[in-house]
Amino acid sequence: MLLHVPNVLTPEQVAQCRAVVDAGTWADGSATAGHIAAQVKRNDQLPETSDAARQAGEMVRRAVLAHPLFVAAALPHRILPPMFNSYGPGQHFGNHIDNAIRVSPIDGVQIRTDLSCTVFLTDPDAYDGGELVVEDTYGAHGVKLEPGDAILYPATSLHRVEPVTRGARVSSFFWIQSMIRDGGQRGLLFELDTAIQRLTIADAKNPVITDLTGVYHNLLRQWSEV
Ligand SMILES: O=C(O)CCC(=O)C(=O)O
Ligand SMILES: [Fe+2]
Repeated sequence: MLLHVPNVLTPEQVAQCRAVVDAGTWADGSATAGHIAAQVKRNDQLPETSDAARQAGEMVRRAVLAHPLFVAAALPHRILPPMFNSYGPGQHFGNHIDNAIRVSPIDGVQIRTDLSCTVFLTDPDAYDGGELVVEDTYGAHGVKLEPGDAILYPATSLHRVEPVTRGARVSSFFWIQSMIRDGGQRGLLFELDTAIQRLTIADAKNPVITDLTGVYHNLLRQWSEV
């Protein structure tokens, strides 16, 4: 599932994040790619253990974990510390699939990458190109969002960042290990959760809400790994 998560960061938080990352020391992004992806990766990144990445990454981590839509869709178990990339004119990241297992630079814990997330930190008018293109069975989807908005997509997907031809695209990106490994099961839980939320808004006293919420939790109990 490809999900647009709006307003992960407020405009003030985007400005704060940008102030921190723009003042950081950027490095060649190919250092953190697997050797296949490194051949098609041309960007800059903040080193993941730099003060700037840690400070801004913590803001992003807190914001996504406080966002009900993100939590409902991702059902996060572990999150890798958010990283930051920048694509200027001529830079791009060709087609690739992200590594399945990554090691947290904070505590060395191995994290299975079930979901990938990009939080956009640049006004779309400030750059040309730079779409994140995610392929699924319905075709290729180009994504370019307002600053503060995020896209959540299965880490199993083939994806790329199109070349930037003007300006610079700065974003945060990170991976999530979900409590629900299987994307189909995770999608069903998200649909059930969304339906329960809609019923609650339409008819808060409906006793069926209790039954459906019970079914949700019992499925979560059966399928989750924590
Ligand atoms: O910048 C993005 O939107 C995605 C970056 C990416 O695909 C990666 O770093 O693996
Ligand atoms: Fe990627």
